[in-house]
Amino acid sequence: MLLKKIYTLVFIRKESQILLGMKKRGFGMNKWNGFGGKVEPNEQIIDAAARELKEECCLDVKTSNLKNIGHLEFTFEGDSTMMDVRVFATDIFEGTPSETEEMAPKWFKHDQIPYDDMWLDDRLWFPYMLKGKLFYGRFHYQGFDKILNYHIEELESMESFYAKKK
Ligand SMILES: COc1nc(N)nc2c1ncn2[C@H]1C[C@H](O)[C@@H](COP(=O)(O)OP(=O)(O)OP(=O)(O)O)O1
Repeated sequence: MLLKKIYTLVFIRKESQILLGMKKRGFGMNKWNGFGGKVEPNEQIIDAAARELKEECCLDVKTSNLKNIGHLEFTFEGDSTMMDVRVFATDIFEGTPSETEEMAPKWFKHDQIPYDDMWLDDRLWFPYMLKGKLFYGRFHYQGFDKILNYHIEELESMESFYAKKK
């Protein structure tokens, strides 16, 4: 029986660039990623997405401008927790990305994504995101550097995906 923990992951886009952050501590340290983290008890997922973005790179977004673009599930061999990650994107934000204790942000062109310094799964599902497609992916890791198996698919709509999941 898997214990599910819900996380957020937010990507800020500007023309043909995407904002990534170098994680400075904790889970995923020394990897580039979007901005996000755990959803707190009694917190709406969308509120957690905006909160983590602000905490990690000082940008403000209205939750109404965050679009749910994907759903990712990560499991790790020998660990009974499943990370259930809700992925959001927006190109409407306020502020200037700034380094915090957790993340150092940097803009990347779409053809210069630093996959070698990211989670292995990213190179499998980023192409969906960069093409503006909705996606679902699940990945089963052995340790942090090997994917034992995975499934990824394009979705028609997030609403119908979550309706079927219930
Ligand atoms: C395993 O593959 C992953 N790939 C990608 N791209 N992103 C992942 C993967 N596994 C987790 N993530 C994301 C999900 C979250 O956005 C973060 C992890 O959140 P974190 O553990 O940093 O959560 P916080 O609440 O910020 O943690 P603190 O307790 O340290 O504040 O990575």
